[in-house]
Amino acid sequence: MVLKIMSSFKMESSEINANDAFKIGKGYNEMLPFPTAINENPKDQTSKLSLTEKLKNWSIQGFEHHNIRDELNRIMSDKSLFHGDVNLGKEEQRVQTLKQLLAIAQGIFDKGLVQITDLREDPSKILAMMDIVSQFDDDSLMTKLIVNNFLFGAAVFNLGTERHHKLLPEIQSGRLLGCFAMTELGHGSNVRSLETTATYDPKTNEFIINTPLRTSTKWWIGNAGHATISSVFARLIIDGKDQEVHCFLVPIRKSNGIDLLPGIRIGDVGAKFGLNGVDNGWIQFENVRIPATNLLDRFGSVEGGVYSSPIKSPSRRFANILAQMITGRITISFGTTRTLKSGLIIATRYASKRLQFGPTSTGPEIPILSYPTHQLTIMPMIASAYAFDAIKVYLGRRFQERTDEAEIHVLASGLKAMISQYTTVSLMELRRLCGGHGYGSYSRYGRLIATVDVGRTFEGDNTLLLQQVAKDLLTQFKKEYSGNKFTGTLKYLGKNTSLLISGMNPLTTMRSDDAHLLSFQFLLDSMEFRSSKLLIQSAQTVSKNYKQTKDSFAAWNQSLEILIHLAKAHTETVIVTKFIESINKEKDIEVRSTLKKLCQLYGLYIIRQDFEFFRNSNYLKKGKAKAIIKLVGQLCSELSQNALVLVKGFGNEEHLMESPLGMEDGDLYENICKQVGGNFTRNNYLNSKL
Ligand SMILES: Cc1cc2nc3c(=O)[nH]c(=O)nc-3n(C[C@H](O)[C@H](O)[C@H](O)COP(=O)(O)OP(=O)(O)OC[C@H]3O[C@@H](n4cnc5c(N)ncnc54)[C@H](O)[C@@H]3O)c2cc1C
Repeated sequence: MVLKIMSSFKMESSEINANDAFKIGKGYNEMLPFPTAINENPKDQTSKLSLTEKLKNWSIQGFEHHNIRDELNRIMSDKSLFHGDVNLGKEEQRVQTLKQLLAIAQGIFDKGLVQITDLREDPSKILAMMDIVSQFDDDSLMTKLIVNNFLFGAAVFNLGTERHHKLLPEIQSGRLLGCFAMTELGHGSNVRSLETTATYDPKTNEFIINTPLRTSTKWWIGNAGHATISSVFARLIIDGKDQEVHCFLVPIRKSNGIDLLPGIRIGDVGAKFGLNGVDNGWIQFENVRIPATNLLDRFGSVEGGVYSSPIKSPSRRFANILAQMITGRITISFGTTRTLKSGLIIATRYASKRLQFGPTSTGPEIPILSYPTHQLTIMPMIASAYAFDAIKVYLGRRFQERTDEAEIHVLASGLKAMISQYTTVSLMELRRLCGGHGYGSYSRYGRLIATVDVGRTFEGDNTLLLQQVAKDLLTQFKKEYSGNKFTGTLKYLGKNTSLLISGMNPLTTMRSDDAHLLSFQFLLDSMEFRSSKLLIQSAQTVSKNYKQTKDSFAAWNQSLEILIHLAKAHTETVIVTKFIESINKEKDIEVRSTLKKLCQLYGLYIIRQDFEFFRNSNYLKKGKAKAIIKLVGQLCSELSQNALVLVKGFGNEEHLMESPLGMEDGDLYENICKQVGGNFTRNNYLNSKL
């Protein structure tokens, strides 16, 4: 095993030679409890490389667009502009990110490779583009691109009508930089309670935009330092009546991009944990007049001084407005999976090169990847990254087809919440697996963690997104309950009703043989049972709390714990289901057998993480739980033998890795020293002492 890990890496002559490695490998192999490889017929390194190619192709099905990827790689290989210099100050970073955005605007959008209109025409092009951009060391670029093109640009495209669409070529080319001003100092998640006002003036056919209170100040607004125009979410007031929140185009700077327009105040919200290349700011409006045509009027318009909307219910209208902004959420799931992969590549390559301790105090040491504690941490994460790929491919396809907006909404919300949370926690662990080297800025973990952490908050706070998933499931449950015929997302409930009533067969709860536990059927049954039970329990809990409180808001809040559990369980059920479907469809035997093991590990690991539920529900007897723990360990050990191949199969672009711990050449210590280099700069204190 050690040989396999090490032979994929270039040897360092100063430490150990290939013969020594072989000796270590042989010696350690004898200690390994489960020395089997993924491939039934282990082949040489060349065939493994082709496996990585095949895995890479599998993970981007439906959004390949090699022309877009190649062009982006060409643009981003200019290291004078696209480099992750950790020593740049905030202002320099912001200028650099702007230049990077403009390079992509000109190289990709101006050439017509991707368009904002692809949001509807061909979203797979946008996903392919983001799949490369999200691998760049500094996610400020990805965030700024999303803000300009897929929040501001998407607002113009999705909330506006034809007269607004003529701005799209200017926006995507970077000639018209815009920001997306939704959040306020006093309100983030509760967008329906925003306070900024847009009051209609019938005399001039204009709206007057105002920030009535300090708490109404637009806050966190990305691109606020560079934008000349903003899509502002404000309450539409007409004839003294509040028609609730709509979106307006409000110019904020003169065309020179520097001077503010009258009535506009803008400031910097300052340095952040990460993403310091993004110019997040605050904006206030004082009697700023805009033509009535600047209302993005797809869902509500003012003609001849009269307000009208194709959607009568204000809450449904508002939900429709927000639903249009789903692209950001989807790209976060895609981008965050890439971040998880970057973290995994670094930790795995590092762990295969880092030697600590050995069987004897004087003899050779072994790679830290050989330790079961390491394997138990890394391998379920690698399996998760592949599971996320499977569901991403499915989500991408559904987003492309757009046949069931409700399903896309639930899936995109659940996945964004689950993947960003999982990745944030995982990266902390991966950093720890790299020891002190992980803590150095040069490891890249600091930047990865800071980036992914905010993904839990923006584009919808995770707890609120999971509540939306739970709410949708309960609504569907209520609708289909009377007919006892569950369809679509809730099909699994139909299969489980008798089980939930009569309870589990005691023989099944005890069955602990490998064939049973490793079968896809067991994994699916477990996931579906858990979701079904939690759905019914959630409905009962909300109903019981309502009976007690007679207040639906209070009843919902008192049920939050189980509702969040339900949303997570449901999302994991969909992930496992789609992962299995994808594997069953896979024709290549090598890919299928590799993914099968990863899926077994992913499924069993989820069950292991939620033992409390499964044991309390009498789904698993003690012996079965113990057998699962043992199998998880075995799978981790087996899969770790091919860990380097598996992370190479992620298909991350090597030229965007930017961490000396995770470079493919394996010159670990030389790369670290090269990157750190230099001497201490003498500071004033030292100078004064000398
Ligand atoms: C770096 C960065 C960039 C951003 N860029 C932009 C931008 O360009 N444009 C823009 O408009 N906005 C932007 N935002 C704002 C972002 O969208 C909001 O921060 C986000 O929507 C969350 O809102 P909040 O910060 O007000 O959190 P809150 O809504 O105040 O949430 C705080 C906490 O309370 C919890 N909570 C709130 N309500 C409930 C509830 N009902 N049930 C249970 N728990 C609850 C949340 O889970 C969370 O843990 C950005 C934010 C950041 C950090």
